[in-house]
Amino acid sequence: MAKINQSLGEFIIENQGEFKYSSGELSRLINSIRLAAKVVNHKVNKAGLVDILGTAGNSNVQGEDQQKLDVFANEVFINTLTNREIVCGIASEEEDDFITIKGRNEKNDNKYVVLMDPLDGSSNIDVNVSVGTIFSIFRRITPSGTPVTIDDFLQPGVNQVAAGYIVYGTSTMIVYTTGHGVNGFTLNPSIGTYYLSHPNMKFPEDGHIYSVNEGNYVHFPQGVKDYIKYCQKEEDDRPYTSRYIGSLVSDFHRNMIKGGIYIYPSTSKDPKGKLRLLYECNPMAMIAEQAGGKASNGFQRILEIQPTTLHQRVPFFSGNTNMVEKAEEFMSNAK
Ligand SMILES: O=P(O)(O)OC[C@H]1O[C@](O)(COP(=O)(O)O)[C@@H](O)[C@@H]1O
Ligand SMILES: [Mg+2]
Ligand SMILES: [Mg+2]
Repeated sequence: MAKINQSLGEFIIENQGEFKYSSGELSRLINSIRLAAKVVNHKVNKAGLVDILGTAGNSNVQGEDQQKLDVFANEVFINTLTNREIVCGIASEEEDDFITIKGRNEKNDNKYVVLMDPLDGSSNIDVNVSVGTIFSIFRRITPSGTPVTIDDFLQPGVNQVAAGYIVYGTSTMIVYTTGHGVNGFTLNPSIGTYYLSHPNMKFPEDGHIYSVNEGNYVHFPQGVKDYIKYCQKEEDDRPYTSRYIGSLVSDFHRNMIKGGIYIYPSTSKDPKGKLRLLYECNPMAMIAEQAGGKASNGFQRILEIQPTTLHQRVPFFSGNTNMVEKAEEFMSNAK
């Protein structure tokens, strides 16, 4: 764990946990994400003081108004990943198509692709509520030395070599997995280092929080309506507590610490759901499973869904295994 080096008065952070299992290149890639997160964190913390609030005046491929912080975070992560010479391609919520990175020697021989939601929880930016960043990392599947193709990005979530999120909250944390458990690091902004504050994160045995935007209740599928009524019924360990922050990263992170289920179902407004499979649901699903939880679309394991398009949306149920399975039961019974 951390050791205090009296002469430097600094924490010497031993990168335990994640680096034991990841290759040098993957470690360097994750380090570049940690660096970019520090830059975004610096801006998020000043959002009210510098001109970073409000909309950027254009919309993204999703048809959503891009917030200035969406655009800023997108640029920081793309520039950092490009300059670090480790990725051969990047896909982002804020980019219509994927970006090909040739590499310094123009040989297209970098090994990894990154898919990301550079700023998650955009509706919370202007109201000073926590937001996040989500990332997903795959090894390319097309031949090295050739430009990446869409196939490198449309891989099922089970192929991810790493996945994680940053939550810019009361503290800034980066939480990620390389397939051998989940580790959480808290940023010490005064010296710019990350401290392994949450080693080997696991969902608690049980959860008593359900997190869903109940304002959409009338538009929910019957199975979700039935599950919400189940959560609210006075019986056994219920009623559960309802908590909804409105940023996936924050709602998911709270559930990992306290136990709970997060649901963004299909609605009549968003028949496929709102969350994107490739750079929101897949990475969060890998973390959920690595932390002993579960993630599905209400019927099928998220990580086994074969993607068809870069920005496709899926319904998303994730959290404590027993809670997700109970919700799936209501979904199946309502079919
Ligand atoms: O406001 P709604 O419809 O409840 O949606 C909230 C969800 O939308 C999101 O903000 C979508 O993510 P982006 O902000 O990255 O577009 C999630 O973070 C959040 O869980
Ligand atoms: Mg998002
Ligand atoms: Mg976003």
